[in-house]
Amino acid sequence: MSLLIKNGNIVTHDQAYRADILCDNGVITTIENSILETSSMEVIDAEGLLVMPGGIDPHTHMQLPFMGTVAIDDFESGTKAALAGGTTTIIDFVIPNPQQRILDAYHQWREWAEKSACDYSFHVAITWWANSVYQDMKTLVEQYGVNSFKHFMAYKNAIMATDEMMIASFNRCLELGAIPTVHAENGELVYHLQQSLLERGITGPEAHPSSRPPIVESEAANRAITIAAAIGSPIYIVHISAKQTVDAIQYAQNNGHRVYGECLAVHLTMDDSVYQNTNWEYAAAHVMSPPFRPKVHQQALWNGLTSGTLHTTATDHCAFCDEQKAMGKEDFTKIPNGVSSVEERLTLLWNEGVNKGRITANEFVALTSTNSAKIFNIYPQKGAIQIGSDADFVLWDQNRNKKISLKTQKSKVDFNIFEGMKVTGIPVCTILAGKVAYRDGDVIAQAGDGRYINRDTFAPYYSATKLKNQINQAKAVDRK
Ligand SMILES: NC(=O)NCCC(=O)O
Ligand SMILES: [Zn+2]
Ligand SMILES: [Zn+2]
Repeated sequence: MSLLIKNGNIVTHDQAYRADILCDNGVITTIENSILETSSMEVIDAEGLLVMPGGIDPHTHMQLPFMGTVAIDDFESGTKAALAGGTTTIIDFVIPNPQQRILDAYHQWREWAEKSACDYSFHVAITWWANSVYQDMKTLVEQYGVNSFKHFMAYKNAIMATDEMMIASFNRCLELGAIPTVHAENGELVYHLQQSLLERGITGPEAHPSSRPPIVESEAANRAITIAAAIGSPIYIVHISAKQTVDAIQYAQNNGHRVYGECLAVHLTMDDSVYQNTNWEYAAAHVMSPPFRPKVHQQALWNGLTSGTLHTTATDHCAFCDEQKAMGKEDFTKIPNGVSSVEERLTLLWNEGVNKGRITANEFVALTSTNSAKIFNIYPQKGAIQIGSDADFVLWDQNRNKKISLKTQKSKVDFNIFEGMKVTGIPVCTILAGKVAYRDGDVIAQAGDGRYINRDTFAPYYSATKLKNQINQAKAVDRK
């Protein structure tokens, strides 16, 4: 059956206009002032609503085995929560154990993700280096639609990538037309600071931010940018939380380097006072890396988004229950790192961004959807409202209020870090591939409704990268 969205105000990253949209077989087939409805069409009246491209969350961890446990939201509950929040595509992470074939890990994650209710794709983490990794990266790119590889510069003695590994992997990314991404924190320093805090008897969650101060992040970001710049590769830095990192990225961009930056809805809206709470469970529920920062960093992140230094917003959704967090009761370094927000990202961005005059509605679309689609090369299939684009939409009521609560959330986690927060501007209906997936509090999409999204290599920015590298290539002096 076709789907007709009537009377909506379409908002994309660069336009706002009133029109009807007809969708057939999961894609947009017609956009016109007025489309006549027929009996073969399901009709949605979007009068008074904004019709925007479905959100793309470029950073989630559903069902992640991590720090001795497994994230509580699996690909079904996590993607249903995403749809309830207006997100129609997630890019999750395959994180192989060191020494595990990265191709084997990829197949494992694909199997887990079959029950996704929204569309999904994968970044693959490089957690070790060997000839098989070099070979498998090519297979992943050529046969499985992967065009981004992740490097964790933190998590020493687990999945940390060394400089040597990053140099090898960034080079391989450049050959393959994929984009390297990094979790930027100096893992050696984090480890050192953690041990010294424990030695001083500071074992609670309040020690977490002290073990990961802003300079630990900005040093690593600088180092990753330097490696990428020396190799001539673009780079994407995930979950930037500190002003110093925004400054480092801006400096690199001003010096001609192609650096993309992501920040999280939680870092934009929450500060580090949560770690001082005397209730251990409350403070531990907020342990994630990088940690929440003093308010001055939040403003720097917003400034980074409005100035164009930062490009995307994500969640890093990685949900752990009280019982799981309690694994670190005696030692904060054992508290599983991660918080949940896949359902709240869009409404937080609207409430704190559009409603406070920090960003426009068009910028909201760019930051929640289009820019990710462009960087990870799925634009205009995703992130756009154009003929031929996937019929993924969020229908937005900018005047409707909601109180965020554990009671109404779709995530399985037993704590909501935004409990009681009042927001204005919420998704009332989410459409995935031309079908209503969420409406007025109910997720209609089923496990398995989401499709795997292949992502081609050599995103458009790569043509400039290749040409620049060719022009700047070192040449031998002929001394014959
Ligand atoms: N962010 C976090 O604390 N947990 C998930 C893993 C990661 O992204 O570092
Ligand atoms: Zn991370
Ligand atoms: Zn993450």
